[in-house]
Amino acid sequence: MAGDLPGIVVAGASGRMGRMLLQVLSEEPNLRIAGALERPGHDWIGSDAGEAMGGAPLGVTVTDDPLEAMASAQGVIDFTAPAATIEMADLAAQARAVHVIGTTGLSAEDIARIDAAARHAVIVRAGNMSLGVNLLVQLAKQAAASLEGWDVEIVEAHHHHKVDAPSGTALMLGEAAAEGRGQDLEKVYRAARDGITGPREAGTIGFSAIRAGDIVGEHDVILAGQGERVVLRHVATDRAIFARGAVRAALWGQSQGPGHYSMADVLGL
Ligand SMILES: NC(=O)C1=CN([C@@H]2O[C@H](COP(=O)(O)OP(=O)(O)OC[C@H]3O[C@@H](n4cnc5c(N)ncnc54)[C@H](O)[C@@H]3O)[C@@H](O)[C@H]2O)C=CC1
Ligand SMILES: O=C(O)C1=N[C@H](C(=O)O)C[C@H](O)C1
Repeated sequence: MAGDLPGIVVAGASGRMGRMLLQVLSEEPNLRIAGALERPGHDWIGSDAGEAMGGAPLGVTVTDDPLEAMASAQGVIDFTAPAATIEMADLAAQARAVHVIGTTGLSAEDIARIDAAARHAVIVRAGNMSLGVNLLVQLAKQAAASLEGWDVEIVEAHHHHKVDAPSGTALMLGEAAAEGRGQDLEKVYRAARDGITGPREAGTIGFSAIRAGDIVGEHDVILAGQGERVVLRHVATDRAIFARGAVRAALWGQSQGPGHYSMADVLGL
C-alpha cells in the first residue's frame, strides 16, 4: 500500500531540480511524495504540487512550513540554497527524517552545522548525485595520484541561472585529485586567472567556470604533462540523473544509522 511506503518531502519544489524530483518520485514504486516545500511568499504555496507544475494533481499541497511538510515523512530531498539547507538539517534531524542534500555553495561553517546534525540523523550530501560524476571522482583521484607532477585544471560549465562557482562537482573533483596526491585542497586551490598572473605554480589545482545558456552541467579534469595530456570529462544532458541519484540516496538512507554520508557510500564506490 502506498501509505506504508517511506514518504519524502521535496524541498524547493518549484525549482529546476524540485520539479524534476516531483516527476521522478511520482514514478518511483518504493517511495511516496509526502510533502512539497517552498520559500515563504512563493506563489505555489497552497496549490497542489502537480497542478502548480502544469500537470495532474499529486495530492500534495505546497507549504512554506517545514514541520508541516515533514509531519508524515521519512525523508527530505533538498536542492534549495545554503541558508534553507542548514535550517532543514536541524528540522529533519528532529523529525528523524533522512536528509538528502544536493544544495551546493555551502561554506565550511555550513558543513560543520550539517556534521553536527548528522550526529543523530542520516544525512547524505553530494555536490553531484549522478552515477557518472561519482565514478569520475574516483578516476580523478587515481589519475592525479598516478600522473605525478602533471598539472591539474578543472573546467566546468553551467546554465546562466547558476549562482555559485566553482560548482559543487568541481570541488568534489578537486578534493579527489588533491586527496590522490596527499594534498589539502584548501592549500593548493587556485581560482580562475586574470591579468598578469605569472607562471603556473607547480602542485596547484586550478578552477575555471563558464556560465552560459541552458548548459545542464559539464566538467573536465585536465591533467597536463610534457607532450601529452589526459582529459576526464562528464557531460550531463538531463537533470533526471541528479534526481534519480537523490531518490536512490533517500531510499538507501532508510536503513542506515546516523552519519554524514556521500553518494560514494550510497553507490558503494
Ligand atoms: N547535487 C546535485 O546533483 C545537484 C545540485 N544542484 C544544486 O541544487 C540547488 C538548486 O538548484 P536548482 O534547482 O537549479 O535551483 P532553483 O533556483 O531552480 O531552485 C531552488 C528552489 O529552492 C527554493 N527555496 C529557496 N529557499 C527555500 C526555503 N527556505 N524553503 C523552501 N524552498 C526554498 C527556491 O524558491 C527555488 O524554487 C543549487 O545549489 C544547485 O547547485 C543542482 C543540480 C544537481
Ligand atoms: O546548479 C546546477 O545546475 C548544478 N549544480 C551541481 C554543481 O554545483 O556541481 C551539479 C550539477 O552540475 C548541476
